[in-house]
Amino acid sequence: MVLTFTDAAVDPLFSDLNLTVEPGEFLAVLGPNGAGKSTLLHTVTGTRRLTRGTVSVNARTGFIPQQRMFSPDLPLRARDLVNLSAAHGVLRRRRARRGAVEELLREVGATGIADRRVGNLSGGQQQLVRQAQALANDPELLLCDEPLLSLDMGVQHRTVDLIDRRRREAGTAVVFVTHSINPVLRVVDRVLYLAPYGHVLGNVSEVMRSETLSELYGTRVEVAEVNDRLIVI
Ligand SMILES: Nc1ncnc2c1ncn2[C@@H]1O[C@H](COP(=O)(O)OP(=O)(O)OP(=O)(O)O)[C@@H](O)[C@H]1O
Repeated sequence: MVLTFTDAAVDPLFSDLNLTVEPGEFLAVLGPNGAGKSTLLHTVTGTRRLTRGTVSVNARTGFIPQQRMFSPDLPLRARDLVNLSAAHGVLRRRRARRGAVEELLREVGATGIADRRVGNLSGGQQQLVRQAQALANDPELLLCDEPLLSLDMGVQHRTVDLIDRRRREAGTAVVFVTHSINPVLRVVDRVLYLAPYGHVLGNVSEVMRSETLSELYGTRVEVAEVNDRLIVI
């Protein structure tokens, strides 16, 4: 296993969370605004504490944070930031492998913006730089906090393909916070749904059901399937 939560709780957001993520697994985390999806990821990175229980991480971890713009004054190009991540920060004499930065930027489709200052890039372009940074240390566990925000449909599709390929080829486990299941429906193994009246964990057909979500929201919720897409009403 790469990640295990045991009887984990962050009051008042979630409690009694028991979850093991295996190498190569794709777990989607869904739920309404403020349910605690980002908080869950932050307990893995160590920036938030659990109120109870334990979280155990046994993997090199990459993190694509929720959309946060770089300062327009940051005097760094896209390639500089990715280079710092590939060299594990600013430790003396650490250098990224030759060609590694180019490879990473090419992998995420950001070759054309390598020499631009990050603060001047568009929101979507900055998001691609974040992707390249997260992949730079060859993660065994990839935490993604709404990584599709600001990306157009084509780039969303390519991003999901990229992450899916990595977990298939390199066995990278993926915990993917998203507001909509649809962009990842074709790749997801399990869903963790966090909601006001508890959480549920299972495969898509177990979790994305009217009865299950109605219980979690404490009110009638309908899940409808339209043209292979799931719509929660
Ligand atoms: N460091 C913190 N300390 C205390 N409370 C926090 C902290 N960070 C976030 N919160 C609160 O915890 C709750 C859950 O926030 P979180 O960002 O985890 O939700 P989310 O499910 O990711 O929501 P969204 O879909 O809107 O991004 C919110 O009410 C938020 O204000």
